[in-house]
Amino acid sequence: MEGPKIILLVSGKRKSGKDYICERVKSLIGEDKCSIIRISAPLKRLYAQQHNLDLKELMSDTPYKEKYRLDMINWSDEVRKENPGYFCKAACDEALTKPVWIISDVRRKTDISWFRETYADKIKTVRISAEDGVRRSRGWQYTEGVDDVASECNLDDFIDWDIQIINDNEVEGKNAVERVVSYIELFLHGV
Ligand SMILES: Nc1ncnc2c1ncn2[C@@H]1O[C@H](COP(=O)(O)OP(=O)(O)OP(=O)(O)O)[C@@H](O)[C@H]1O
Repeated sequence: MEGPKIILLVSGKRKSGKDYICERVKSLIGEDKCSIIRISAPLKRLYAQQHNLDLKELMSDTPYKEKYRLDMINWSDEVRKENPGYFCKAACDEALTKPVWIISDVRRKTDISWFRETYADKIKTVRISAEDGVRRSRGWQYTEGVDDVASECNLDDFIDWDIQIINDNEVEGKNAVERVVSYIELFLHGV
């Protein structure tokens, strides 16, 4: 089977609703046609392997993950210094071939550059935002060393988004999902 026809690169602050939006888009497009891919999956797996840690705990939202977060960020920065697209490539290499890929955790300009260099005009960028108060109501708490570092802020000044979404409530979320699905369908099938 040939490779993906369209690849959405989704970015947004913590608790802006990336998983929420991506999962709903996927279920409307259909499991058979759409995969959600996380760059953090191979990153965490490789980190766990190299440091002899429990991957399941590392993937979850637990104090275990928090304990290793900073070290994992530093380790992944070292890997990226050598090869900026390393984790992006690893995530794509293990993904199922489907017409639509949604990369749900794009965090850096170097991620976007790698995808554009590799997949050219199949790449579409999506930025999701939500008010800080809304993010707080979803469980976000500003944390030094997490919210003020490159992995959270590197795309704050990126402006070249194909789709920008405000996701402050259910109605906006629903509208955004419909917009993204129409965009994908148009790209796949034309008018
Ligand atoms: N439009 C919406 N309407 C109702 N609930 C929402 C909406 N968007 C997100 N949520 C809820 O807010 C919470 C956080 O959303 P989600 O996990 O998708 O955020 P995220 O950006 O993926 O977070 P993180 O960066 O921490 O992984 C979830 O409980 C989700 O169900």
